[in-house]
Amino acid sequence: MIARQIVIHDDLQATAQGIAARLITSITDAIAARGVAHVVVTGGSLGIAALKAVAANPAKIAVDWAQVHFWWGDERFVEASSPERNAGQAQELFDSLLPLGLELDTVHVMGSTDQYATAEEAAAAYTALLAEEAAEGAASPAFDVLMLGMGPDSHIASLFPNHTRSDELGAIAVHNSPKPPADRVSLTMGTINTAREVWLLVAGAEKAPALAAAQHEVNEAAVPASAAHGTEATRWLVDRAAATLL
Ligand SMILES: O=C1O[C@H](COP(=O)(O)O)[C@@H](O)[C@H](O)[C@H]1O
Repeated sequence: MIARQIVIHDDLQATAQGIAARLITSITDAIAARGVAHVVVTGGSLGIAALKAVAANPAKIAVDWAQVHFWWGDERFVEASSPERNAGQAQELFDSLLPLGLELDTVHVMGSTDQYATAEEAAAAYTALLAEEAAEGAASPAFDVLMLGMGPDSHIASLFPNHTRSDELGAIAVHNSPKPPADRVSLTMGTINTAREVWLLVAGAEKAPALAAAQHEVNEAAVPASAAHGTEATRWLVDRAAATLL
């Protein structure tokens, strides 16, 4: 049975702090159990605030960061130096963990326009990287925690309502994204749903209707967030403003 939980915090900052504390504990537990932790991080307002909260949390010294792999749920297919890049916005966290053992070759960033001519090529390269780090017969590593921000339209990663879908495992190219920039790379829903725990991070009153719709019924096409789940647990980590319609 998959545990399903909704945790409501006071505001975005409190939610970010709660996620950071939970993430540090989950990574510590994963390393104790399996010797390694695979974590998928997300961009977005709360996703980046949560990563900054990890960087600022003194308990981060309790983690053996040399055993941690970071992956991305999605990325904007633009220049590596663009402020639009999720990876660039999270650099503060990775920099703060380097003195604590994190190795840059276990921070698996999705490709940019500096490296690949098309988003398809960048997606194919990420799919291959996921397979390289996977156990035999699997398409991706066993993610311990996979975090997803959610947009007011209920999109997660770069999977938008009634937009690009794929039944394949791995990463796909997304074009004509309703939210700029237009070209992106995203994990597929099938890959997202292989994670042990999926955490959906939601803050802000403008997201209240989408949060309520995602709890109502599973409808992957119209409400992508409703279809994301972990194999062991699905946690909605939200603030009070987003929770007003629950
Ligand atoms: O474009 C994206 O948007 C979502 C949500 O962003 P938010 O600012 O509304 O929280 C994010 O999770 C995703 O990674 C990003 O590429």
